[in-house]
Amino acid sequence: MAPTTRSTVAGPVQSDDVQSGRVTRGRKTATKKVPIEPLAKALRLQIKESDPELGPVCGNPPAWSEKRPDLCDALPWFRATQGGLYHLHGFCWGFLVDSDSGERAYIDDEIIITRVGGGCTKDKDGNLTLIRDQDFKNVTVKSLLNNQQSKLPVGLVIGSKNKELKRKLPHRYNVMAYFQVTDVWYERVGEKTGVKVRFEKLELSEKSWWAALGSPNPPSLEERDFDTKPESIQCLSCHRKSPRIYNEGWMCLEPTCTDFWYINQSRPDALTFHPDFLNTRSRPARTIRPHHSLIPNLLGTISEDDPEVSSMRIAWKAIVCPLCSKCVPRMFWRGWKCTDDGITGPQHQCPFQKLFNMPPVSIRSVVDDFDLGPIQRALYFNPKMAIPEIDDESLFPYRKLTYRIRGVGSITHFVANRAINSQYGGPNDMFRTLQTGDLGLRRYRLQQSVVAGTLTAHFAVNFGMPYKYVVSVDSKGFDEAPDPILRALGRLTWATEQAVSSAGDHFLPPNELLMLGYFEDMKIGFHDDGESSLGATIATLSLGAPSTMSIRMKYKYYHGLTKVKHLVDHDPILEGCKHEEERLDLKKQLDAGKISLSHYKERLYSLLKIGTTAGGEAPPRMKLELHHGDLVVMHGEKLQSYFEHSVAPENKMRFALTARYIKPDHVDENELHKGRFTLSPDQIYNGQ
Ligand SMILES: O=C(O)CCC(=O)C(=O)O
Ligand SMILES: [Fe+2]
Repeated sequence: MAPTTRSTVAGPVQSDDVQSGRVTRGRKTATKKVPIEPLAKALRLQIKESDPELGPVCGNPPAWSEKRPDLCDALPWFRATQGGLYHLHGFCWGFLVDSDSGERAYIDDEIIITRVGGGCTKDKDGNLTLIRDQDFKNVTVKSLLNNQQSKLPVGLVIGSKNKELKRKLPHRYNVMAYFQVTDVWYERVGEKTGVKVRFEKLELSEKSWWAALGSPNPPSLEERDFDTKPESIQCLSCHRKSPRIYNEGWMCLEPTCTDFWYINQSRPDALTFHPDFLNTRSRPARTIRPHHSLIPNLLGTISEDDPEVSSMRIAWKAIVCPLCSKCVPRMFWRGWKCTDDGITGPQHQCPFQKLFNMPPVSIRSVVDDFDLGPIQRALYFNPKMAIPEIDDESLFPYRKLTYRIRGVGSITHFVANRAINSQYGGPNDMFRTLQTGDLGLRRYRLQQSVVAGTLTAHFAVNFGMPYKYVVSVDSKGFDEAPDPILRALGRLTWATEQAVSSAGDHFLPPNELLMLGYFEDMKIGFHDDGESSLGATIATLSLGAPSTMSIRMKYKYYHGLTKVKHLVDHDPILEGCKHEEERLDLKKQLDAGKISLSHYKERLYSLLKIGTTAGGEAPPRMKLELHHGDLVVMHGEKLQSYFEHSVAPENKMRFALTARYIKPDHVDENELHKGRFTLSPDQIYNGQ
């Protein structure tokens, strides 16, 4: 027999069957009944305010993490890096029980009762307060109702900020088990209507790891009472049935009913859960099964010798360590290492690692052209974007395209071709040899990100002078750099010189090289390379899969306002910015002394504020198609101050080698030697 499911939330996903709340006081069997959670204990848990001595749990979670992004990367059923509930395609797949479980939240070894997110805001003390009524139209509520109706279990995770369990949790995030949704109902919360959910552990024959250390084992399935159910009573006003959930009395739980949330015509004060409601257990049914494994066995599906799989999207997901159950992200080019994640610290000494052999991916497998590249690339320019000056003569066999942004800087694209790429030691050779050695490529955690601990979606390694880009990367001296890195440096030095001298500026040879590596679906998001320690010129060599580089104006220069709606100091009023003409006109009036500074600011503010009501990011000004062997030079400090760029490869396996000049006075004296190098004659490049 399938367990009885109950729901008192009205809505389209509710059929009469599931909302009936039948009291199935069926035939009593002769087996001994063991109370699952004695009432006294249940009540004690509800009333105890704070317990300084948190007791230990009896076991270990089957997966855990100190960082949310690692957890979500490892579990297909909990991919939401924010919020408590992960839903997709109308179902809830994973649920986090952490600090904000709401009033009357309840946890024991098998039952969890918690509020459902949404419609809340944080008050001045950081507590969540409901500001909107919740109903079945809320996607999170709807998804839980769908789970209940479809009998789809939900994976639960408990966070160490949870206050109800009152046990010391081993990690920040701890996977609990699969649970079924048995009840979803409405409560009155202040002046609003909120939604509560009751989860019941699916596998009742196993002791929960979060049970108290030394606590008795749960009763066996044969000994259990599957007959206790809360009483179900029909409302005299709305004729709907609601279960008796609370000790203090029965209430109609239909929020549209005039009797909703009244016990004998009065609003209840303090409420506690009725033991029948807490002690109800669903009879196990073999048809109630989760979609995913609670702990995926990704490693079991991957061979370290498979040349195809090592750089596929699935192979840069996090794994669950088979030794210690930690969620381990793919931090390293060659694979996973359980220690050295930049978080767990020296006390975490798990020796587990899984490294791919990584035979090199051929250029054939990442480039779609019949010929592995054209004789001379034909170029089409989208008229909506900036159109470059084309120079096919001066740097033949390259085509040199220059995009100039007046008063800002220039971007020079050196377009390679088949002949350039197949030269000895050229891009084809570099692409292969860069894959064979372990250059120390790894992913780093972003220093600033919406979700703490987020990793870059690309691998990085730095050679030469130390340089901080979106993250801080250790630098290896050029004396440790392998031949293809120095060859790349030779090409980048040449390209930098060409671009800088045609702009009529002083050339400074690069002394630092950042190499990025991209697997399938990796990218670098919008950023600038405009640190004070950097010179004004940045050159990049692309190898492997083609990619698109997008360049756009930064938000604040495009809108003239920051995201928190402050006027930009010294607005450069760039070509193509929003309200360009009006902004220029106001500036002209200010410069001519026709309006005062405060009047200027006032008028500017009202102009821009209206304009930014739907203020998204600036559209891309340029899109450059970067192919294997191409070089790009960005020149001009203001280009980095006012614009930002992103690069998205189209296929697996791409490298970007970016060389810059780091001002030596910004580098620690002990590290200056790292930037010194001498190229051998065949590492020096002259464009031929
Ligand atoms: O992948 C690329 O081509 C760009 C790399 C980049 O923007 C950087 O290293 O700062
Ligand atoms: Fe960059």
